[in-house]
Amino acid sequence: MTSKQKLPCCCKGSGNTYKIIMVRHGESEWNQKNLFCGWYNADLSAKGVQEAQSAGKALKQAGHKFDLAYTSVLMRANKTLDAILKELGQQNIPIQKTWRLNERHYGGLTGLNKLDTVAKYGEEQVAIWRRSFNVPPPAITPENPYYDHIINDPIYNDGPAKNEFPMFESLELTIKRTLPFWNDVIVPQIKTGKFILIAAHGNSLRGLVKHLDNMSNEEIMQLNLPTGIPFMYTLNKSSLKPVEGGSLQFLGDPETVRKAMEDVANQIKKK
Ligand SMILES: O=C(O)[C@@H](COP(=O)(O)O)OP(=O)(O)O
Repeated sequence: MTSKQKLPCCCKGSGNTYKIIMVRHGESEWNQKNLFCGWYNADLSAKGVQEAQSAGKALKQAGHKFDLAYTSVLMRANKTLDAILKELGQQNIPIQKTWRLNERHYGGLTGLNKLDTVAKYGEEQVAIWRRSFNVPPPAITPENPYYDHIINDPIYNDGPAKNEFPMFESLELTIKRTLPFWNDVIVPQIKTGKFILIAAHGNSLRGLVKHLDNMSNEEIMQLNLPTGIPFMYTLNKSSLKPVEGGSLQFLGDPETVRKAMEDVANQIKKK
């Protein structure tokens, strides 16, 4: 996205609506290498840093001023949020980090190249692992080179507890730990009129989108979120559900967004 593109106008919401903006982090080093990442704490790639800065510039151009931000405990989302707030000159707003907004845990696929995985298990199986609602990937085992690193990472010192630490997650399981945070923490803040930015991940955000838009288990399979392109929801104040036209309003040129979504879907297709 360039700072010249037309963006929806700024406002926290008005009258009968609230607004909230979400963004998937900029491209990570593991996205760039086409590796399943999940709970591994990969850094942003140089392109990802640029995407985050561009997102910040676009939000600034649209005049958005946030009161509060939420992010996961993973640095790709944290650094994206920091870059956006820096562009906005809003580094002083409160930020809450939670493992509940983490990417889904990719289990035994963590660290595998997506195309190598297709070569081994077939495209249909990999598509099911990536996008089905309730079929989880295989569990991560101690033989996985990233097992120890993930389970002992100090970013998880504040949770989840060792006895509930996931070894894999489907989208359904991801939603089961993300939605309570949305309902119990984020929604009460939205209701006080705070304008919120969430910087998170492809699948933790797909879970929120599924909930907000009442998408079926089949419909959500088709949604691929691009890196570093913010999107806004305009919510009805009483239902906290999107008003007509208020879903998934990307702050970017529609053709660029369409192409970026297609590229995510095509990560398991041979070039
Ligand atoms: O874990 C990962 O590899 C990607 C998503 O991969 P797909 O589900 O799109 O394969 O998560 P993110 O880059 O948003 O943190």
